[in-house]
Order: sequence, then C-alpha cells, then structure tokens
Amino acid sequence: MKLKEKLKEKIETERERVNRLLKEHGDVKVGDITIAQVIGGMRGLKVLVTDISYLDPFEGIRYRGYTVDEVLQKLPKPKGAEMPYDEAQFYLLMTGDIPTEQEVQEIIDLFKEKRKVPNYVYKVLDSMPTQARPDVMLAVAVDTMQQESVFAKAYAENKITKQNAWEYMLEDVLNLLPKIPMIAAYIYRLKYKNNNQIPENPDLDFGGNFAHMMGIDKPYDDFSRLYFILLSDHESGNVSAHTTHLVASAWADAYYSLAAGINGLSGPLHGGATQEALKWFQELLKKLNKIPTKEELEQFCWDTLNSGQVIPGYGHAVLRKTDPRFVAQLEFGKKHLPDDKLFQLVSLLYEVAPDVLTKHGKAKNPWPNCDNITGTIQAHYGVDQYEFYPVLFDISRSMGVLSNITWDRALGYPIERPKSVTLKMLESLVQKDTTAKVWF
Ligand SMILES: CC(=O)SCCNC(=O)CCNC(=O)[C@H](O)C(C)(C)COP(=O)(O)OP(=O)(O)OC[C@H]1O[C@@H](n2cnc3c(N)ncnc32)[C@H](O)[C@@H]1OP(=O)(O)O
Ligand SMILES: O=C([O-])CC(=O)C(=O)O
Repeated sequence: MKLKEKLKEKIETERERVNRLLKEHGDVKVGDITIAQVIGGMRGLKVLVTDISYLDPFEGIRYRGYTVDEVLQKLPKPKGAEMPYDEAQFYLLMTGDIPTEQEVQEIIDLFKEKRKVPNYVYKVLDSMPTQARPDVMLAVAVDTMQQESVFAKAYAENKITKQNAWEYMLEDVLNLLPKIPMIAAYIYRLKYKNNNQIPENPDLDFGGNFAHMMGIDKPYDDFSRLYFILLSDHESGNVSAHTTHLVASAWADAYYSLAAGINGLSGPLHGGATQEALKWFQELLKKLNKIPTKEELEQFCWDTLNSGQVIPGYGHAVLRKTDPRFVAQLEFGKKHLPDDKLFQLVSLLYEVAPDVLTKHGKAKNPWPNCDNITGTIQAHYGVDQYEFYPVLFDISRSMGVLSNITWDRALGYPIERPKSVTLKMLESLVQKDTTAKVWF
C-alpha cells in the first residue's frame, strides 16, 4: 500500500524531530499557567501537540498548513463535482501532502473495499430502543465492532511495540473509517424512513455514496463532501478530538477511542450546537410567523441572552473572527439555496448578532462558527431531524481524530495524565504560603 509506505518514510523523519526536541530542548518553557486557566477549562494553555491541523484565532483552521479555501481549490474532485473527494482530505490529513489523482484513487478503492459493515452491527442497531439518539447508535455500532480490532488482538498476543504500534492502528483506522458513513446512512433510514434502506453504489466515493444512501439528490453529494472536509479537524484541544486522543493515549484501539470521541462531540456547546441553532431559527419563525425585520431579530437575540441562554452557533473558545467553515457553507447556500427562508434568516442574523453579542459584552468572540448554518442547509435537503446532526459531524470528525491517533502511536506519545490540585492548594499559592502542607 502506497499510503503506508509514504507514512513509514515520514514517520522516520518526524520521530527524529520529536527525539531531538525531547533530548536537546526538553526543558525549554512553553508558557506559564494562571489560576484562571486552571479553573477555566485550560483555555489558551499550549499543552497538546499535533501537526494535522492548527487553529489561528484570526485566520481560522489550516489543515496541514492549507486554509479552507486552499484545500477546496487544490484537492482533486470527482468528475463534474463542485467539491473535492473526502478521501483526498483524509490523505492530506494523514500524510501532509496534497494527493495526486492516482494517490486519491488508491484511497477511494481501498475505502470501497473496506466499507462493508458486518451484519451483526445492523442487528444491534435494529434492536435498539426507538428513542435512542442517532449518535448514541453510532457510538454503539463503533464499540460493537471493537472485536474486529487488529491492534487489540496484536496487543493481546504481545506483538505490539512502541515502534510498530502505529501500523496496527493504521490498519484499524482504514478498516473503520469507510464504514462510518455507511452506518450513519443506515441509522438515518432506520429511524426516519421506515427502515427503507438504499444499498450502496459501488461507483461512488465517500461523500457521494453517503448522499446516495441517504436517498437525497444532487447537490447534496457536494454538500456532504464539503461538510465532511470542513469539520474533519480543528486542532487537538476541542472536546471530540481531545477525548479520542486521551482514550487512545492509554493504548485503547481506534474503535474504543472513536466511540469516546463521538460521545464527546454530543454536547450542545460543541457538536450539539448545530441542532440548537436550527431549533433557535425555527422557534423564531414560529413565534413571529414571518421573516423578521432586523429590529425584531435583534430583540429575539436579546430575549435569548436575557433568559440566560447562549445564541447557538456564535462564539468560540479559540476563534476570534468569523469561522471560515461558516463562510464556506454560506457561499454554498448563496449558490444553491438563496431563496430558502431559513437561509435568509441565517444571513440576516450574521448582520445582527455580532453587534448584539458585542454590546452584551460577555462572549469573547461575537462571530458565527460552523454550527450556526449547517442545520439550515441540511433541512433544505430534507434532513430536518435535528438529532441526526451530531452524526454528520461525527462522520467528518472521524477523519481527523483517526489520523491523529495513528500519528500519536507513530510518534510514541505517552499516556496523557495531567496533574490536579485542590482549591486549598490554589488558595495557598495566592497567599504565597508554599511551605504549608495543605490538601483540602
Ligand atoms: C464545532 C464547535 O464546537 S463550535 C462551538 C459550538 N457551540 C456553540 O455555538 C454554542 C454557543 N457558544 C458558546 O457557548 C461558547 O461561545 C463556546 C462554548 C463555543 C466557547 O466557550 P468559551 O470559550 O467559554 O467562550 P467565552 O470565553 O467567550 O465565554 C465568556 C462568556 O460569554 C458567554 N458566551 C459565549 N458565547 C456566547 C453565545 N454564543 N451567546 C451568549 N453568550 C455567550 C459564555 O457563556 C460566557 O458566559 P459566563 O461568563 O456567564 O460564563
Ligand atoms: O475547536 C473547538 O473547540 C470547537 C470546534 O470548532 C470544532 O471542534 O470544530
């Protein structure tokens, strides 16, 4: 496999870089830590390392050094498609290189070969309670397949070393990732389309086949390709990426680690914000029964804030400008659904909410993030079952987090275990009483 050969070469070089940093410069300080950061969710602390993507607060995400626009422009596309192959994005995240047509074709063929889901997974999904949320079903499906893990099997047989761990991890990743959109489409049609399943189309790529199995016409295939590229990685501190990395750091296999990441993505302040945003827009339309004026929209924002709620899809822990992933979806919407009422509302909110949030004075970032707009576009194509949105996010995020944990094993990153302190210890630091023996 060419991908594996390429990775092998790159891993050799990267291992040397890591070893040099550790051996020759291990005691160089990266930063200081304040009490506010310790209590405040470690915001801004540089305590993780990844080369898969980097988030600049003002510019937004760069995947392996490429901006959203560059990626959309440079990655190979299927014939006649507007958006690149997701397989090309996976190749980029994994290797750091923009793939040639031939290199993408290898991944496309490999993914097609690997995407058949074992039958027992469907049986488990079919037997789940009808109220089970779709992302819970996806996490269960992934955990159910853990028995397929070659990494776990090799570990049990004492075959794994720090040198070769990444090879087993890669094999699991390549077995698991192509199945995620297949399982997701199955869950969608099981829950919302009377279990009227559509078989895969062997001619189609990752995003194209997903759209086909969802039963949705063009240009939903291009929107799927776009969305899966956009959300694939957001450096390693976000909850879903960090969770996956953390679980894998104890040498859990890709199945356990991804299932944990899927659970991590669910919260309304993270991946769940997509559904909250669409709900918010729909409640607004229900209340006013028309597209609001700017003044009415402003008032609705204030009503939300004054009742102690957040405006979903606005703000960010790192970004300090409009999320380029929001912009890319906005551009898609302008081209494909300019007359959609909800889409017009999203655009109007973009003119109103940043001012309101700035006046409100709490959010450090008054600009929209990717989650504000996704639900509107999904609903336009008939996917208005909000509960399903985290699953769409999971498909995309799987590409980044699975690339990350392969590299984690390749570079020998150890088990993650930060130190905690008690409140009393922080208080004694304030009192500069470092000699006192305090615990609680
Ligand atoms: C793919 C993604 O995960 S993108 C994020 C998706 N989540 C959302 O869109 C939910 C709405 N946004 C938020 O809740 C936040 O902006 C987060 C969770 C994304 C980031 O949280 P933080 O880094 O803590 O944000 P920040 O430092 O700006 O928060 C300061 C204050 O502003 C508030 N704030 C932040 N964003 C918003 C918002 N959109 N609406 C109202 N208030 C907000 C926070 O709740 C916090 O209030 P508090 O002081 O009373 O606790
Ligand atoms: O970076 C974050 O914290 C949240 C986010 O936008 C993502 O995970 O895509």
